[in-house]
Amino acid sequence: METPPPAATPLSKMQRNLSGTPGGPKAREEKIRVTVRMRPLNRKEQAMYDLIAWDCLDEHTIVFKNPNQERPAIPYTFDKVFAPACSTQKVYEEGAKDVALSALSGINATIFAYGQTNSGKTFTMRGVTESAIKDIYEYIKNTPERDFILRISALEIYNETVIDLLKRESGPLRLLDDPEKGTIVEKLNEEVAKDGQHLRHLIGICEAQRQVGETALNDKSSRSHQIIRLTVESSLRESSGHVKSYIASLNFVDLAGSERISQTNTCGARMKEGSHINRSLLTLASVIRKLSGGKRGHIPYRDSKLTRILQSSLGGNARTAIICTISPSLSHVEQTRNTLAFANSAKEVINTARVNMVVSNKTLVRQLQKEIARLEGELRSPDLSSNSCLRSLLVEKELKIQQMERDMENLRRQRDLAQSQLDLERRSNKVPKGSNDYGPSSQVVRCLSFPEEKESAKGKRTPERRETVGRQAMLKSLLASPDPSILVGEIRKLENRQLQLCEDANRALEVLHKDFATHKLGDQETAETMSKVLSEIKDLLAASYTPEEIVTADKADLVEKITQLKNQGNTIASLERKLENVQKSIDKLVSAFSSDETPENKTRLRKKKILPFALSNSPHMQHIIRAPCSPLSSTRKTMEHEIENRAPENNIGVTISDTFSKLHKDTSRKHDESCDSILSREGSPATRQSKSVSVKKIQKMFKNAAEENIRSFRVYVTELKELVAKLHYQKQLLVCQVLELEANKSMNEENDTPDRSPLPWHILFEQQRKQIIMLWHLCHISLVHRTQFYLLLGGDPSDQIYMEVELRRLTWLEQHLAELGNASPALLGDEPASSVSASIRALRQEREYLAKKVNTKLTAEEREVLYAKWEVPPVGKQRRLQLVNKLWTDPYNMQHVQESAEIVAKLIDFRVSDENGREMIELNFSSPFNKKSWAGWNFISNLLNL
Ligand SMILES: Nc1ncnc2c1ncn2[C@@H]1O[C@H](COP(=O)(O)OP(=O)(O)OP(=O)(O)O)[C@@H](O)[C@H]1O
Repeated sequence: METPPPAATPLSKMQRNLSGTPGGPKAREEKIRVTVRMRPLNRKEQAMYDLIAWDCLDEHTIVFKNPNQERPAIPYTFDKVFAPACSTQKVYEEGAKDVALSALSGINATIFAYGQTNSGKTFTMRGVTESAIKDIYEYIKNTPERDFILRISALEIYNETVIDLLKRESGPLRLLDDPEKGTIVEKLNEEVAKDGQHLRHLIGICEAQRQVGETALNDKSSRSHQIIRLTVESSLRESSGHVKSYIASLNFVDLAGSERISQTNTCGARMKEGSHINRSLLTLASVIRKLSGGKRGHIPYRDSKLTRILQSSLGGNARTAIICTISPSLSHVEQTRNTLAFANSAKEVINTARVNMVVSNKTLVRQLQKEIARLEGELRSPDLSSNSCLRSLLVEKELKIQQMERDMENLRRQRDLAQSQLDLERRSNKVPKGSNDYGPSSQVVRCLSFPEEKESAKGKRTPERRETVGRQAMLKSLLASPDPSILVGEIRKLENRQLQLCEDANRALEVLHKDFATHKLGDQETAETMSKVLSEIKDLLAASYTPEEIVTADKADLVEKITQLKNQGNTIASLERKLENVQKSIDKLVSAFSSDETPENKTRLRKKKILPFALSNSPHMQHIIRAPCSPLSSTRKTMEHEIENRAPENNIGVTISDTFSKLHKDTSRKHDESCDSILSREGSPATRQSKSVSVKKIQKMFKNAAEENIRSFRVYVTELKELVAKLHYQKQLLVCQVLELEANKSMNEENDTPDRSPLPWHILFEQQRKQIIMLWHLCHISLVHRTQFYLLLGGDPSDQIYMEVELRRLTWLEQHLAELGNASPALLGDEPASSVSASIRALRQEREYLAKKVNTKLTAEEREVLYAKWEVPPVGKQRRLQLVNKLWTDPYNMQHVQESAEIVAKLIDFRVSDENGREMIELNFSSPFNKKSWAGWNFISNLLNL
């Protein structure tokens, strides 16, 4: 690419190339070019015998002529100083030409004139624009290998209103912020210039349209800031085989002049114009001052339309030249000093000019092909020093591939083993010939098997975790095994755990119930709910208790077992519903407590204060104080005893009881201490006043303790719910396995063909999707990820690979989290494993984030419909968060899932687009609305080495 002819003057004092993208445009830092032009004394000034107050010492320096000669004046230096005799052509050549012609090589450029009114800005800018147009067309003529398109637009800023100078009838125009282009003027008319003459004609129109008025200083004073913008687009002709196209804007800015009302003798409209002009010039000066100070704090670009529009030219990516025009006269010396001070600041401002290159797709492909060829060449090259990094990467990848091959081999061996076991079984059961040659369904094994890489972590296992790991190893071998009797045994164990869980829940509820009954907490309805739930759980316990052991696993047994399991699923679901009810009751209680500060309550409290003795002497006092402090006093011992005697294999039960007991202990300790101190104070001789205060404190403490109990129970109920969900999921997987084996068996009996036909895709898709949804829930996966995945993958055959990958990742992750300390936060004790807690935290943050979006993304009407549908109370705090907290919480309910996904999609502006959606799922695990990745899912991707 040829560059425009260089300017005759040297470039600004400081220039530095910045490295750009390889093969891409370079960025260059350079200071704004600042020149000063002094006009001759005009007729009026001459007539008044005004004196010339400034001396141009040389081409770069100007100094105030000091008539007193007491102190030498400080000279000002600039890129150029043009004395009154200098022609405008010289000013252009040496002050603006190279900046103007940058636009031809794709760099945005701005030339503007700054100075007091009547100092010669318009006079100078007209000449500069004319010369630049001449040069541009000259350049176009001398560059036949390129095609050029020139477009022109023009605006004025008059009294802070933007007007289109080519289409005045459009009225005031708005400024918009574009993330790529910066500030743009909405609906600004743009005309293509056919040639130089046409362009000059259009500029003539703009000038004629501009606001001009008469002041004492200037007959034709510009009352607005004018910006003429030429957009130059150029590309090499097809035949040349070159690749680049450029696009750049060249702005000619003629500012209105700063003025002193005393000197311009303005009033009325002129005065108003003057104040607008001065205000925007003040903002321009303050932007320049801040930029020149090198401080990158707040730059007040937005304080005026002028600075907003010129933002990219002031410390941005354009090349900029400022011509400061001054009057030589002594009567304007203060104004000239201001202009020179502005010029002094402006010369320190640094821009980072960039080439705006437009590359066509065809060109891009060609460039990429070249880049690939170059990289391939580097790889082949024996010179290790130049590409050692690439080589080591290659070696690393190769090692990974080898490891994966070994893993595959291992899996193949496992499959063969399973197959031979199945053969053995078939032979022993005398299965007819031609039966299924395969082991357990590949998709079930795939869902339930574990990657080999976990082997490496085995050495680090602690004795406490040995049992969990042992169980998982057992489960692993079990899943590879086709023997249904083992599966049934495993299911039996799950049932036992479920039973224990029910017992735990029952005990907790009893305690809660007692507390509520004893201290009359909550309303009648809550008390009824509690006793109802209690009796239902008792029924549940009785119903699920099946004493006899299943030892055989023949077909009849299996069918019966599966039916039983399905029923169990229902009971689990009903247990969940009941827990949900308990949760609701607790929520009600909490809200009742939090609204305790009602005026009525306050009055009640006041009344109580009047009768302190009656209350403190009450026989229930001790009980009232102690009860909230030790909610489990009646049942705690029994529970502890039971926990101690429980079989060690029941780790889930132990952990839950531990948590529960711990919760209780913490509460108990804290409040026992406070209560003791209060009681001792009660016993000491005290005034009526102090007793009244104590009672108030006791009441407050009682309330706090009760609230804490309720909170503890709420946590506990949540934990129970999670555990139930987890057990249910494990059971589902096992049921799946059993069903699969069963189906295989019956198929083998009926069918003599050796080939096993796979499940139709739509059925398999539904199954996999359900599993994925459950795993998302268990692993606390980001709601945005769930939504995108759910909405993007609708069951198309091409979705298969994404489903499999997701399922595999999540299965592995779930197991990994379980190994770390179980996926449920309830089971983690005081210090949850960082991965789990990070995921939960991230999910909570994500919900908070989404809640903030509710008001902006949904109309008031839509919100109200949703609040009603999702049972968010009409009055209450944080309704948005309440709504979002209900989304994606029920992995069993497909309608809930669908509706949750739709709401989240709306909140994040997500629309299903086939073009890049899948890549997003495949490659992007960070939240699209936040560049900071989610701790939870990001951690997951780290775990998976993605
Ligand atoms: N270098 C110069 N040589 C000769 N005449 C000049 C020169 N500069 C300006 N003038 C004359 O001075 C007068 C004022 O110039 P001009 O209108 O360009 O000032 P301005 O700074 O644009 O004023 P305003 O801010 O009020 O619009 C004009 O008559 C113009 O012809």
